[in-house]
Amino acid sequence: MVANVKDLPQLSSKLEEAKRTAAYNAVDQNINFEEHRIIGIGSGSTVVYVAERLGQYLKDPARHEQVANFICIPTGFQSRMLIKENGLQLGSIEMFPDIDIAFDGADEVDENMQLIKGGGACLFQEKLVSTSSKKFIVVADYRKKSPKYLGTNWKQGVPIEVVPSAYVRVTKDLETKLHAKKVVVREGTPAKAGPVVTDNNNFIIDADFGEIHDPKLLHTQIKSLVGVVETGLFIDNAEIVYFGNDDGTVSVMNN
Ligand SMILES: O=C(CO)[C@H](O)[C@H](O)COP(=O)(O)O
Repeated sequence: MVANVKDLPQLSSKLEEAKRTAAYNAVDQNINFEEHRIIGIGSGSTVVYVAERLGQYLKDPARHEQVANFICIPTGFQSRMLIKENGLQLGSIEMFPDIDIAFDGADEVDENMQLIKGGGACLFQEKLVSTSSKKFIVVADYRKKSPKYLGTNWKQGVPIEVVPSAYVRVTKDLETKLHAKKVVVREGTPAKAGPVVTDNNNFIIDADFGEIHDPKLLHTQIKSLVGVVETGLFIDNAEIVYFGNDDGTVSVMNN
């Protein structure tokens, strides 16, 4: 039997416990062991607990056979490692383009469940997996819930994955055509001199637009710039969001 969420050992901080509570509840309440087989696993520090929970079910004799048959589709290098470390079966989106359910974190979630993602620079593969999934579940801690508009809590800007040779052109277009307040090519310092290179060998630009009142329109405008591979605005994609609160409770947002 896997441990009940209420009976878990303490972690190093309330924040870590909030992430774990969100993730464990999301898995427990949404995985259908009989029907689900292809599972998307996102990136970041909260989804770590999604993989951990699935790993616990794998060790549970009552669920072992079903979970051993799950094929987990990663959104990048980190999530590939998470899948392997928890003993789960790794698959690729090329082999399994139709995903039953996917779990991922978010950098900010607004009241309409529109998301900013890409703080960990995995946004293209995250969007590929989440939009290939019948059900996309977001797991996040309390800091990610926006009071109203995207861009309120997440001040770093909208992450945008761009083809490296186009970064100057895209930077100019974001400033002049879309009037971004601040545009920064994400650097890997101190671990790496120069731009962060994504798992797809692209660069990431963070473009600050302040409060985003129409994320759908902004996504379309950014996406139309030559050189943009994908934006970190995830529009009409999430079905349920689990927020772990700092008092140990979970808030659930859904359509
Ligand atoms: O979009 C992401 C990576 O590109 C992450 O899901 C997002 O940054 C949330 O991460 P965390 O769970 O560590 O807060």
